[in-house]
Amino acid sequence: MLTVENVNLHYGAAQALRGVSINAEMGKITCVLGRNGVGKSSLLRAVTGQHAVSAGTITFNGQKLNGMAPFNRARAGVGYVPQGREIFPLLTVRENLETGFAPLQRQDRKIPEDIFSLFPVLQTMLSRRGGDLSGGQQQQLAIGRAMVTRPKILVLDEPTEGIQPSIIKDIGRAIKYLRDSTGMAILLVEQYLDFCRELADHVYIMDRGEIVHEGAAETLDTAEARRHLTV
Ligand SMILES: Nc1ncnc2c1ncn2[C@@H]1O[C@H](COP(=O)(O)OP(=O)(O)OP(=O)(O)O)[C@@H](O)[C@H]1O
Repeated sequence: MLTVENVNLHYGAAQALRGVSINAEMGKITCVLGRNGVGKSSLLRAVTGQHAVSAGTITFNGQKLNGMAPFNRARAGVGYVPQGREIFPLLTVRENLETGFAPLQRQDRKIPEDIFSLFPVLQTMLSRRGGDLSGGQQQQLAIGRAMVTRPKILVLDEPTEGIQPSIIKDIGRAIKYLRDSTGMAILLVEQYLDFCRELADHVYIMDRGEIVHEGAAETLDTAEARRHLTV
């Protein structure tokens, strides 16, 4: 389980996270909902080590992550699908996937076949450059690249952003498959309430750097969620 406890995060004098506490259980999909600028990406940066926290603790399966470099968090099993996907545009699809080999031992440096069962388009486009893919295909590639690292927790930053509905469905199916087939924990942040409600086991709502609501997905108070999601 990932445990985030009382985390504060600052950009200079500006505080982006205020005493944030969440859990993401193994074998479950945990979704943090919130509108633009409330601190969702900052929370994921704290988890993945892209930005240091100013207070609080983050542990994964008993191992303290605070102070660990992002590379070592990847080794500890934290897979990251960043906002905007961050595909290498001049590398091929295969090369983009192979960048996920970095935290692995030599004998584990293989591309898992289930990436291509989940996202067949990646197989047909293995020799194409990342920059030639559509936004939705790049999102699939970014998830595939994170899967290459054999994560124990997959952290996704707004996987539906700017993506057409048919591919959003494929991505939702892939995320559920990963939960069910591997038992990994999945933590995703989103603005898209319906996607979150359909997919998540547990939901948190964030507003202005704080968690303001939490509950099981099936008991989520939709009106309350919408209130926090509209400006
Ligand atoms: N590098 C940075 N330097 C200064 N302030 C930042 C930086 N990154 C984010 N912020 C500020 O921190 C707050 C939280 O931003 P964050 O990106 O975490 O929000 P978000 O909920 O992920 O929004 P979005 O959906 O737009 O990504 C915002 O007020 C933002 O302007």
